[in-house]
Amino acid sequence: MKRVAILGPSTFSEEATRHFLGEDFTYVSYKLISEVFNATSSGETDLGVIPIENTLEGSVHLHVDWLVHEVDLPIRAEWVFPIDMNLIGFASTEGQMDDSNPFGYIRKVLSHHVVPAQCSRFMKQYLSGAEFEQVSSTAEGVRIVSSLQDPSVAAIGTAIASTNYGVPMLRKEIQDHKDNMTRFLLVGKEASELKASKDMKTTILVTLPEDYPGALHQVLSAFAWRRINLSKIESKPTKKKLGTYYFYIDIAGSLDSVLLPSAIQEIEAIGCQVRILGCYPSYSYTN
Ligand SMILES: O=C(O)C(=O)C[C@]1(C(=O)O)C=C[C@@H](O)C=C1
Repeated sequence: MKRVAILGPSTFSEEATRHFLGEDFTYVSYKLISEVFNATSSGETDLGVIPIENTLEGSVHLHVDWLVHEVDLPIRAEWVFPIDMNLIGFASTEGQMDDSNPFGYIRKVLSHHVVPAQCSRFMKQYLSGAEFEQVSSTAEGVRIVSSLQDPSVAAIGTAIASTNYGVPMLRKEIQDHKDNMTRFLLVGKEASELKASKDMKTTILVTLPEDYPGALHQVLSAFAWRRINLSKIESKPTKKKLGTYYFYIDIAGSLDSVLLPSAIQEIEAIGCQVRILGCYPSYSYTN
């Protein structure tokens, strides 16, 4: 069975991956996302799962940076998964006595760094007196809360972490939007057999030539006149020289099509450097 590195256990990454890949894989949990990348890169695992973007928070920049700068791991698939955030901790009699805020006794909240942006309304209303402390995953926060057994420290994470670590769920579904979704990437050196998808995507990185006014316009028009749809374009610092950027571009379409390779050739011809991060099937969420 193929080995798949995930941030885990009891994380959203694990929930999302089990839902998507099923039980025909061996899941190997790592505490840090850097360990997920390194395990996949060194061959300790065949594949790795990376949360890359969230409806409310946008790109997870740290993970994009790893994908672009630290490893050479092609993207093999992407899928989206609904994310229901839950407040997990121990109840306190102090909370039962406070009508204005049942969670006013919580002084510290532990979770992954992307979480406050996904639960900002709830946190503003009920947890404004609590300090937020970033930990390596949502499940790690729940694990720490379980070991402390202190009602003043709570976590935000998955329902499965609440069950597995024996810490009660204080409030379900505290995310700002009920349609909160995270996009996950499957990365790995070797292609894998996956279920078929009618949607293919290609992700490229484009570095513009220096001193070429209008280069970005030319890049966009190479796609536009071929009616190739770009689903995302983000500029990121190259990290080599201040003020220099590359563009991270998600394209709806496959490199096997006639038009996309010619669009890429056209932008290379004006002096752009193009790196292909992957051409892969894209899956929307199905129950
Ligand atoms: O900490 C977790 O539970 C994760 O799987 C990581 C992660 C992320 O990095 O975006 C995954 C999905 C949610 O958006 C929140 C956190």
